[in-house]
Amino acid sequence: MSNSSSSISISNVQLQHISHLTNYSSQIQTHTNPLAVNPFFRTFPGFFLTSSDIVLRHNVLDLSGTFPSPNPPLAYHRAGPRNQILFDPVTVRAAIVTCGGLCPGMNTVIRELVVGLWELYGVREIFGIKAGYRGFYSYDPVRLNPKMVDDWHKRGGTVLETSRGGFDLKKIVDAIQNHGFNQLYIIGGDGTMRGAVEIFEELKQRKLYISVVGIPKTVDNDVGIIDRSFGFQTAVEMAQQAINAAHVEAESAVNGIGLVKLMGRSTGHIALHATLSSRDVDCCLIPEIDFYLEGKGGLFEFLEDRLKEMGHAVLVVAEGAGQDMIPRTESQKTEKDESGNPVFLDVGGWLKSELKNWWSRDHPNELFTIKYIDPTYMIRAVPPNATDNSYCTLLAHSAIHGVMAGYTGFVCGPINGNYAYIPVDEVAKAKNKVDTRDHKWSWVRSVSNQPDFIRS
Ligand SMILES: Nc1ncnc2c1ncn2[C@@H]1O[C@H](COP(=O)(O)OP(=O)(O)OP(=O)(O)O)[C@@H](O)[C@H]1O
Ligand SMILES: O=P(O)(O)OC[C@H]1O[C@](O)(CO)[C@@H](O)[C@@H]1O
Ligand SMILES: [Mg+2]
Repeated sequence: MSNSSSSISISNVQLQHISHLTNYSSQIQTHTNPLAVNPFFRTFPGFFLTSSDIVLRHNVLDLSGTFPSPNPPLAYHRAGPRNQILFDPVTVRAAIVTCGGLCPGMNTVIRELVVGLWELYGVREIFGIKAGYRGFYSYDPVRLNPKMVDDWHKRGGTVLETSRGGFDLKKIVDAIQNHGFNQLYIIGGDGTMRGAVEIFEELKQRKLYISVVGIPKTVDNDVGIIDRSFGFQTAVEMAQQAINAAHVEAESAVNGIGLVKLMGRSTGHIALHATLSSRDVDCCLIPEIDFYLEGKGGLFEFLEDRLKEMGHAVLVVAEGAGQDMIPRTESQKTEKDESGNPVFLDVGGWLKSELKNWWSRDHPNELFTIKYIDPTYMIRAVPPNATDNSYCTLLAHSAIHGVMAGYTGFVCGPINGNYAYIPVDEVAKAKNKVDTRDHKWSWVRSVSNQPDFIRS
């Protein structure tokens, strides 16, 4: 919706370009969006968005000019239905694939893609690709319809199944071409988005009239630019249950320590948010912060003080934290999963044994209990909570509207609460790490009283 009275115009923002199928094809015939005549939609003025509807990347500014912000400000196209669409719904053959690890809400996204394509646009040829990227060339696509997916939003995991590895660009794109797919909905994390970039580039090379959208999924919340990934809130909520149990065990013992390991390969968002909301955590260890055990300012000294003061302590550790401190064999040093991600050793198990050794060395005659809880897969294998469920629906609808309008090579996601279309290569490169210099980290420090782990 354009607003002639606004003082900001397209010339004073840096609008991130989204590719459109008309850039690569001579096909330019458009169709009126069926939503315009759908009795369930009262298409008020401004209902349909245009290319001048934008979302600003940063909405916090320091008018004194001391806060670095891009000039002109970065902006993205706003997600939503367009009045004219490029795909005639009867010609659409859509494929949906889920890749990488599980995340609460994957089934909801699939469900809403199927129901949205079917009900909003009248698409009838919708297919699920089994078991991740390899499924394009290894299995027959599964035909999907609203009846089939009706209760999928209540189920954890992905009914389509997922996998790591198996990314063979030529085989994948050949299969896409052979199956006659012209819309690809790719649900996955950072690795999946890097794969989507390659698929998008290859489709352009081959001048194929196929639109690709990435729907960012990652329980670790490590995908950048977007506000947060779907399923993250659900995972944090589940993590609370483990922390509560660790707290109960710890406070019911003499010198009790409750230790919880949470997911977070290279980012500590789950551990951080679970710590912030729990109030029971004394120390939160994340990959973004180096820590040490012995000596002044170390973890042992901190825990010793906490046990003296409170009688118990709760530790939360993200799986990727402290990995360089854990002794490992030569083969463990280079071990990778099928997607090329490093395989981590169990930081929780290692920490538990280090803590036990420390206590029996320094306090041989005093009682001590450590209870280690590893809820790893429990926090991501559950169905999404209400907020994540609605979020998944909006993501699916945003993706469909963009694809039907002819956009391609993009990702949809919320930026400061508004849904936007972001170039997929930008998302594939952007890593969302915990910023240990910002206010949120100071908040953790104030909630937990943990040390800085800076050696004096
Ligand atoms: N650089 C890349 N180029 C092409 N494909 C990739 C690349 N990195 C990963 N992939 C493929 O993307 C898929 C998913 O990758 P990965 O297993 O790393 O999970 P992810 O998408 O990062 O999700 P998560 O980390 O949340 O589980 C795999 O099939 C993998 O082969
Ligand atoms: O055992 P899997 O399925 O490879 O998944 C484990 C990884 O997946 C994630 O959940 C998401 O990347 C990480 O937190 C974790 O390291
Ligand atoms: Mg990943």
